Amino acid sequence: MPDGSLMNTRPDAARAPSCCDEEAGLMPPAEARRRLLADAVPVEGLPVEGQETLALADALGRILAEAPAATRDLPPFDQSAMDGYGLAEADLAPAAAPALGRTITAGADPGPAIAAGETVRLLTGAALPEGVAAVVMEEHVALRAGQVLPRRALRPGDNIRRRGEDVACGEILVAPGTRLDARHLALLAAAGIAQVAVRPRLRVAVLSNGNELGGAIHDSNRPMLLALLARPEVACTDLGVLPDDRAAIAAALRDAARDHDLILASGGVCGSDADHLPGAIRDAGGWVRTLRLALKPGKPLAHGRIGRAACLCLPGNPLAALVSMLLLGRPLVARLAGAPDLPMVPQAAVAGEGFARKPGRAEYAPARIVGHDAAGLPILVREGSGGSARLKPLSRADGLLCLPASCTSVAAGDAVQFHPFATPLGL
Ligand SMILES: Nc1nc2c(c(=O)[nH]1)N[C@H]1C(S)=C(S)[C@@H](COP(=O)(O)OP(=O)(O)OC[C@H]3O[C@@H](n4cnc5c(N)ncnc54)[C@H](O)[C@@H]3O)O[C@H]1N2
Ligand code: MOO
Repeated sequence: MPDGSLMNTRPDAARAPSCCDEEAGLMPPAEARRRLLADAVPVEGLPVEGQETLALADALGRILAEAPAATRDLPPFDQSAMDGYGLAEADLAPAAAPALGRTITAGADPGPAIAAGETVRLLTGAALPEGVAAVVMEEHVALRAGQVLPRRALRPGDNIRRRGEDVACGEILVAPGTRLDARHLALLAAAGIAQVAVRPRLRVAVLSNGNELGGAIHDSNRPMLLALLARPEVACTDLGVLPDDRAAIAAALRDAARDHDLILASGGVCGSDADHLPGAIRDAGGWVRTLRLALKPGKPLAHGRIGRAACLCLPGNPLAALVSMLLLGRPLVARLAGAPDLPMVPQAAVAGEGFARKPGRAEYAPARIVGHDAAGLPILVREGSGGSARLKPLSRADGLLCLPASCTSVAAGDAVQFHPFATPLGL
């Protein structure tokens, strides 16, 4: 969330009007997030039901349920870290000229021990025979008449990977609750772990609400939300579009609550005559809390529960649905799935344009990178005019410019905060 730490509130901020009446009493997004997560059944407290055992190849992105322990040391034996020559301790002195013996490749039996005055050629990863105290890299020796003449002094252990120096047998390899990515799969594979126990997928039912959808207005929120939820630890059910009919919505919610952990809706939360979702949650036997957030876009929001299923109702305007999903929906999904939260940590950026704004709500605006300043920070301009019903600016943006609620104006060159859509490493 923007906290203003990087944002230059303009010097005239003190003279600017404070939040207008319409904005009074709005809840800061961080507080809404805290409440949402507090109401989510703490994952730690849940029995690990329906835990699955998967082959490593199928476990990418899943949340580890049980801690696998190493059944062997890694590396499993002392080995050479370089292509070079293995020297006995007595031959580490500068004038040594041991006789060259056999070659040991990676995967080969190391054979008998070497004695003082003997050396073996070792390829990277080759197991060391007894007696090798250090390995000299091949580019650091001269070869003469069957002898190896190291050109630099060596210390015992140089260029040797010791058995167990990476992982000791019995050590926990990956903590439960970890989202398994490429790094963890590599470690588990190296340790000879072929299967892992993972948490069950979080079952999420996604629906849209509004009589206009499917007529002149196409539903854009559902494909967007389903795409945001297309993650290995989540299994989505698409409930389609529900009409503005409270009884029909309540019936669908009651049904969905039986076999889902989360019901995610958009539209129909604002509180007008045609906004039926909160009432339908109550009719379905659940409880619901409607919130008005100090967030632009994303002011209306409702959350609650029907039986064991959490309910989150996002605003209907598509940009508002996206911002609310990123700020509040994703942490909730992570909490319910037993996954680590993916904190939204903003990057430092520079405003490429000046503008005034009404304070009172933290703002997330689609923005494009138009260059970089001397320090390498991205220079941003807003894309589009800020309407939360508009999707084209969003599709052309590089990320979201975020402004704290207190900000009244921005000048070109001001420090600002930015959430890029593309993450650099993407593990
Ligand atoms: N008198 C007030 N009116 C509105 C307020 C307000 O405070 N007072 N808030 C505005 C804000 S901010 C938002 S956001 C919207 C949210 O309203 P709802 O969540 O109840 O959403 P709807 O009224 O159903 O729809 C709003 C808008 O979004 C379109 N929409 C809805 N669902 C979809 C979808 N799945 N795909 C594409 N577009 C969708 C819908 O057609 C409306 O145009 O309320 C403002 N009004
Ligand atoms: O905040 Mo509404 O959520 O601006 O579109």
